[in-house]
Amino acid sequence: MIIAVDGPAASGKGTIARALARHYGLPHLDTGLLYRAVGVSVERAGGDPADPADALAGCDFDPALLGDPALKTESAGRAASLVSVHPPVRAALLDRQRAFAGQPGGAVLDGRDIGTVIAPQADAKLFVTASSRVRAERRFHELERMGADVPFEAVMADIIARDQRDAGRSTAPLRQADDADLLDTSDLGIDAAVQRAISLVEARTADR
Ligand SMILES: Nc1ncnc2c1ncn2[C@@H]1O[C@H](COP(=O)(O)OP(=O)(O)OP(=O)(O)O)[C@@H](O)[C@H]1O
Ligand SMILES: Nc1ccn([C@@H]2O[C@H](COP(=O)(O)O)[C@@H](O)[C@H]2O)c(=O)n1
Repeated sequence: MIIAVDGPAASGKGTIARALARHYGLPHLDTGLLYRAVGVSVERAGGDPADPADALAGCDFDPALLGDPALKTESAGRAASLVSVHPPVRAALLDRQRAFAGQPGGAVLDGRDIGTVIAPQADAKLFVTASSRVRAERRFHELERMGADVPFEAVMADIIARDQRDAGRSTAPLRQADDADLLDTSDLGIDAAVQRAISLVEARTADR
């Protein structure tokens, strides 16, 4: 079974994808980490994530980078969203994601274009969202827990800028697939959101 989980930044899609993977005993891939690794690798090489050639060179990153805590920072997220607009970067990361989705038994992948581009054949697709204020609050508290001192207004501005860039790009923009179920977590705690996600997957896969 392939489960595609898409949605905007800090909507809770990673939390839900990990919980679904545990529930169904499937491997999970956070595809945002791949774009974050490209962005960080460009910046560490002194390049500009907005430059197409620099961004493409960053796709040749050391796989060990995927475990680097630096990928979790807001600046890595921003660099990821800058490199991700370049079609050659998306093409360079495509096979790896499709191979993960296509492994025997299936997988859970979360990102922005899983249900639309990476695995349009997925058995269940969730589009996880929440209001921009709720998402900014979640990200703000997450950063606080990590010890980062970032003003709430800056976090909110970053969420809005990321939404606009991710939804506005011409290749594989963030959007709900036509056959995806919408899951708005604005008023749901983690446990309730996960339960709702499992119910939606069950409803989609009941007759398979
Ligand atoms: N339903 C929820 N209620 C409250 N907090 C939540 C909920 N879902 C997730 N969170 C918290 O919000 C933060 C962001 O969640 P998560 O990392 O799952 O989002 P995401 O959409 O994968 O983010 P990104 O793709 O931008 O990395 C985390 O601190 C997580 O624990
Ligand atoms: N399938 C994807 C996943 C991510 N991106 C881009 O990477 C940025 C960081 O993603 P997070 O999920 O870790 O927040 C994101 O803002 C996107 O620009 C993508 O394009 N496609």
